[in-house]
Amino acid sequence: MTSQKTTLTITRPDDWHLHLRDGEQLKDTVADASRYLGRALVMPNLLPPATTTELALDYYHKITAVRPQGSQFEPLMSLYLTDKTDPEEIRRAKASGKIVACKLYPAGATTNSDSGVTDVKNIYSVLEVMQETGILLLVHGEVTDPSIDIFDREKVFLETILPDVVRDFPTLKIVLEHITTKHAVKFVEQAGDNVAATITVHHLLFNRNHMLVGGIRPHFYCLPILKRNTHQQALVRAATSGNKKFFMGTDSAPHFQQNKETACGCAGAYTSHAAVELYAEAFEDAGALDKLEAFTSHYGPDFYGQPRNSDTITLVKEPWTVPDTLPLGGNKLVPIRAGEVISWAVK
Ligand SMILES: NC(=O)N[C@@H](CC(=O)O)C(=O)O
Ligand SMILES: [Zn+2]
Ligand SMILES: [Zn+2]
Repeated sequence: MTSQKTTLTITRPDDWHLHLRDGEQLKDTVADASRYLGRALVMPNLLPPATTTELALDYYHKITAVRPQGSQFEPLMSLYLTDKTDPEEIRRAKASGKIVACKLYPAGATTNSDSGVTDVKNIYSVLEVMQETGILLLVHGEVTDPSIDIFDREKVFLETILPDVVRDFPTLKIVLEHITTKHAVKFVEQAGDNVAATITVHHLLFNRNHMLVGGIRPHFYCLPILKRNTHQQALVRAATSGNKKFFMGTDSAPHFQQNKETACGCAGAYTSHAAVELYAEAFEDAGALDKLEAFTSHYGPDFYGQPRNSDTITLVKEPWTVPDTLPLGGNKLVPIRAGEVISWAVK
């Protein structure tokens, strides 16, 4: 009989890609995020988006105001890049001490990306200052050309857009967010040490069959869209390989139940209720539980040039059932694995 681990103590994790939204939703999303995360890199795709230091700092204070008592959860902020971002804004962002990254959304690529960048050349002067000041570039890596198949949009972005940026800004730190393909794994592996990637837990656990076979399941619909199983396997290999370029970023993205379960449902999957618990399952399935801690808790802060958290959390093998819905700003969301059992819990 093989010995099965039943407890696992790891350095406190950080989530390097998280949507907390704002308004009434914040208290619910922050409650989940602050259960055990040390830090989270908070995405700026609000309505209106957090395009300036002032807006991002205002958002920071709204988040910390609803942090549960005693929580040490620390939000790290990002700016939303547009065609009109002023390079001087980057210096203000850096000086704030709270903003560590800027987010490139190709205009129209995903949820709340309408004010995004229409041509990466439009932000070259901004990238110049980011490179100089050490602000990271986070990339939603998909093209928006309507003629490109949705399953190919990440691959084509890596072929046509990202190589120029990597070449023209050789010391800019770049995180390719929520990668979904073997092409992205290869791109990141072959790039210099200034290029890394986040991998979500839903892209490790699921492929497009989970979304489309036996009925269409809108809660699996997110962007970049789930790909075929061979890509899923490449992501699992990368996440569990011990390569420091791949680390945790859940892309947990809450949407109201009625906005997902509709004729034109929006993109985003919610995993913040069980993020590390689900990563533990994915790593255990791959026989790589020993690689979990570095992925959730070491490589992210290392890449961002931040200290690793100094305390720990403990996972226990205690199956629990995910509620069918969770509260979201007086409304409801349907989390990933709703009504199903998760085998790991965080003590
Ligand atoms: N991933 C998603 O499908 N949705 C995200 C946006 C994003 O991260 O692309 C959201 O904000 O809902
Ligand atoms: Zn995205
Ligand atoms: Zn996201």
